[in-house]
Amino acid sequence: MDNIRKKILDCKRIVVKIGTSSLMLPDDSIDYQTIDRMAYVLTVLRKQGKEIVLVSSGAMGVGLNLLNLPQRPKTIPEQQAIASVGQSELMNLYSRFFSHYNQIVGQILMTRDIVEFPESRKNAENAFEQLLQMGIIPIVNENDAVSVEELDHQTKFGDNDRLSATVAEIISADLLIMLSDVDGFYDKNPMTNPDAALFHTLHKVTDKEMALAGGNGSKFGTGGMATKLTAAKHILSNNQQMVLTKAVDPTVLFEILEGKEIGTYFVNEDK
Ligand SMILES: Nc1ncnc2c1ncn2[C@@H]1O[C@H](COP(=O)(O)OP(=O)(O)O)[C@@H](O)[C@H]1O
Ligand SMILES: N[C@@H](CCC(=O)OP(=O)(O)O)C(=O)O
Repeated sequence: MDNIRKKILDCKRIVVKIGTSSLMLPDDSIDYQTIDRMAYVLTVLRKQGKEIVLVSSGAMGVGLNLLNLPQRPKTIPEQQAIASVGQSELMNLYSRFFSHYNQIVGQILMTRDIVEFPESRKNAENAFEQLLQMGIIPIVNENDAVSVEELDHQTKFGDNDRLSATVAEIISADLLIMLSDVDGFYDKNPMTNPDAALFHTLHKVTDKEMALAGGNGSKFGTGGMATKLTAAKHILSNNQQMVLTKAVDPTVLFEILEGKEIGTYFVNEDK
């Protein structure tokens, strides 16, 4: 095992984030196999005594699929409606797949108000704590049906990379695992540069790293690499840790938690 990853072995409270690109197939249909494997792996981890929170994107992608729409519509109300349809179907899928493994899940939909108002934040914290105490896996997304950019009041997180770092902060998670369609952070976009080199460990995220991050590779996602790095920066500033890797086979979570050198590990340098 990589010595630097020893700290991962003790992680108990873990936030896992999965992006749209990992939940949808190239033909824009839903990737049921990934959802099923995620349900299996997260249930096993929970039964091993870990406390698991899943931050899942996909409301928009699943909604577009269900409504047979080829692309995201332009108006905000239309997007709200699609997310509303997609979110309930997404939760329906998770509930069904997790139930095959006898695992109960709960839904938490967040807006930025939850972090901006201390009382709301405390209420969210209580909900997470109670669910985890009851052995339930909370599944989190942004409340896309109501959180919209407004003029003088921001209710929107905008992307789930940032949301997952916020959730990790609120619940004082030991580790954030971000699952994407790329197996880590490279010195250039590996989808367009076959000679790109993977960073195995990063102790800081500065403008230099941010400049190496390109936009998103998927059709319905919003993040791209830049939002993952911003989330990593947030995690490091709270002295937390994060691993970024590929979702293609969710059993990778077992290997990450065994301390294997997978993906990019963001961790503060031991002083
Ligand atoms: N330096 C980089 N290293 C790795 N991936 C990068 C980099 N720059 C841009 N990317 C792109 O970021 C994409 C991941 O972002 P995104 O598609 O939004 O994922 P998700 O849906 O999981 O949030 C990759 O598919 C890749 O094309
Ligand atoms: N809340 C949105 C996800 C937004 C988002 O950040 O997507 P992604 O870049 O795929 O993680 C949805 O569920 O469609």
